[in-house]
Amino acid sequence: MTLKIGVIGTGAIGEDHIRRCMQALSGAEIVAVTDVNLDRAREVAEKYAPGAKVPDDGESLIALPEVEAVIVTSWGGTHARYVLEAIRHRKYVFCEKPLATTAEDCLKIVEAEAAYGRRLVQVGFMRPYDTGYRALKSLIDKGEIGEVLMIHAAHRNQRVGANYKTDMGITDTLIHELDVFRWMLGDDYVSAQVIFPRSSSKAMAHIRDPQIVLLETKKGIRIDVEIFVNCQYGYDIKCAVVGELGEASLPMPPAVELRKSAARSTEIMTDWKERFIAAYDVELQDFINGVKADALNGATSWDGYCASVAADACVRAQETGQIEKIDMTARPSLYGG
Ligand SMILES: NC(=O)C1=CN([C@@H]2O[C@H](COP(=O)(O)OP(=O)(O)OC[C@H]3O[C@@H](n4cnc5c(N)ncnc54)[C@H](O)[C@@H]3O)[C@@H](O)[C@H]2O)C=CC1
Ligand SMILES: O=C1[C@@H](O)[C@H](O)[C@@H](O)[C@H](O)[C@H]1O
Repeated sequence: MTLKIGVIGTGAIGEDHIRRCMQALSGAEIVAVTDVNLDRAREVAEKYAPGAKVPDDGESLIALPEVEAVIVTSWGGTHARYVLEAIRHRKYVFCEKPLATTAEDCLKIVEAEAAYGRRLVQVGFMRPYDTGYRALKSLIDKGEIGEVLMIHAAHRNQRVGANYKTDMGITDTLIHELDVFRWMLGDDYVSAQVIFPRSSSKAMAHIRDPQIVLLETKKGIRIDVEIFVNCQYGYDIKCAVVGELGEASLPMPPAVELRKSAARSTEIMTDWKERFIAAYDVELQDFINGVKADALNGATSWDGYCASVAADACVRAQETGQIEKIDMTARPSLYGG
């Protein structure tokens, strides 16, 4: 059986996921796409899914009887309403990160799904599908570096667009680390603080960039993450985990080492689409397989909620400059509570 999918939001990652479903993965086809910019939706449909319908809005797409599952790749602030609508229609939904831009909205999704009693939602946190992070977690789980004490991480984008705001450094960018470290450590956060170094003159005047986020977990692990979204030189994701017996670092993507003109160099990617291309493929294939088996595997609504609770605290910490507490509600039984 071929899973019939509708996609809401045909921007950068929406287009890429449509291409992925139609050309790289198996067992699914895109039967409908939409975007607030309908011309853009038609253009992307023509390119990758010529037979797809282009309804006027996301709600109409979700209601189409032929749409069996939904992919939400619109702007973060619009995710919650589409995910809730998909749950209302009892349709599986893959929602790109963040699940919602506030913990309050994530909780509405958790409650709606828990009330239904079965998983319908997978959140697009792809790093747990990345071979580098998987290798790092496996090594930690085997006890190779002993108990984890600290993580030093960096999330650098070459540059961001004019619509990017300082809080998006948290809700849009750091949210990946907030999820992947919970998964890697099997731990939750208890507090957050944000420190702003001198701002880069290469960043637009309306944003503060870089920023350093300091997190503490229940086990007492301390994590520092540098968010620097106008670093100029490339897309660079770094993560060093320090334990009682040693340090383990996220491997860099393979790159040819070039020796030329009395210098040795390896290329650094510039585009997130390329850096995690294999992880996106495996993640979305897992969603397709999970829907068909009636058993989703990837990040849950609860994971989306936990990342957002921590993100909310970080956004508060950006404003107050203080250490902000991170408190979560009780975990519903659907998510192992
Ligand atoms: N997992 C990952 O690594 C990545 C995830 N993302 C996430 O994917 C989402 C989209 O990001 P991009 O594709 O980079 O943004 P984008 O701006 O390129 O595309 C978003 C599209 O959604 C459309 N849109 C906005 N509101 C809408 C609405 N209410 N209904 C229908 N369409 C609407 C816009 O017109 C635009 O075409 C964001 O939540 C972002 O955080 C983005 C990049 C990478
Ligand atoms: O998810 C992503 C973007 O939305 C976000 O804006 C970037 O900072 C991240 O590196 C990328 O992975």
